[in-house]
Amino acid sequence: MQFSSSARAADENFDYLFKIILIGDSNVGKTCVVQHFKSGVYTEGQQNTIGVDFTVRALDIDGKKVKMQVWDTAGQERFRTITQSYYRSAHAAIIAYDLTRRSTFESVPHWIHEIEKYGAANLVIMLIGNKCDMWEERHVLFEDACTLAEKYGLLAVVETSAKESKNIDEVFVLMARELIARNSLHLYGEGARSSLCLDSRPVLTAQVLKEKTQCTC
Ligand SMILES: Nc1nc2c(ncn2[C@@H]2O[C@H](COP(=O)(O)OP(=O)(O)OP(=O)(O)O)[C@@H](O)[C@H]2O)c(=O)[nH]1
Ligand SMILES: [Mg+2]
Repeated sequence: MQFSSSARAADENFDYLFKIILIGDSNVGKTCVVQHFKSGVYTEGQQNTIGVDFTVRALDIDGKKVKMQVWDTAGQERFRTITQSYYRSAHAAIIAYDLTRRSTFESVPHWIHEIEKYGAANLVIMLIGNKCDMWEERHVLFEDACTLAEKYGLLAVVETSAKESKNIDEVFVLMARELIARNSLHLYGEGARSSLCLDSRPVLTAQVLKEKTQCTC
């Protein structure tokens, strides 16, 4: 698959427009992650999303202006038919789980199947394990998430915290870089690549990101 004309933006205000759908079980922190990405704030006791919310933020990636349009979907079952209708026109999907709740990680294969069913072929998929500030209550090992990402050919695993501002921008920058690379090189359809794994340790994150940059050059 190659990008539709919307990815190569005709609008002179930006070079690329990417549509990202954010999915995952209810209460894993999807809305908090998006709010942090948009405005750097974290609100305790966030309301559950009803249907789909829409957020846009422009990123500067190597001098290119990239508009990231993020669809924050409701995790609750009763909104499933609404959210499914947004998969088709997305360029990429981010699946979020709560690393303190094992059941939300066990749902990840279900979310991947939803993407396969309703999304375009070869959608870029990234996995995020949110709430890494609650490391004492961790119920999902980072290594298990990496194994799952490799199994399904996902782009990356990133552990995040909307509460403590960990790795939020990194998630979207990484995704933007990957989408630009695939768009430029028409890499869709070349098969699964090995997954990139970012946990919540800042030093490792920096090293891995550097490696990733070298890999895509
Ligand atoms: N400790 C901690 N709590 C978080 C974090 N992110 C979100 N939360 C809390 O988790 C709860 C759920 O967050 P939401 O962002 O509403 O979750 P959601 O995935 O959007 O839920 P739905 O809209 O129902 O799908 C809220 O009480 C947040 O305050 C985080 O990084 N750390
Ligand atoms: Mg929400």
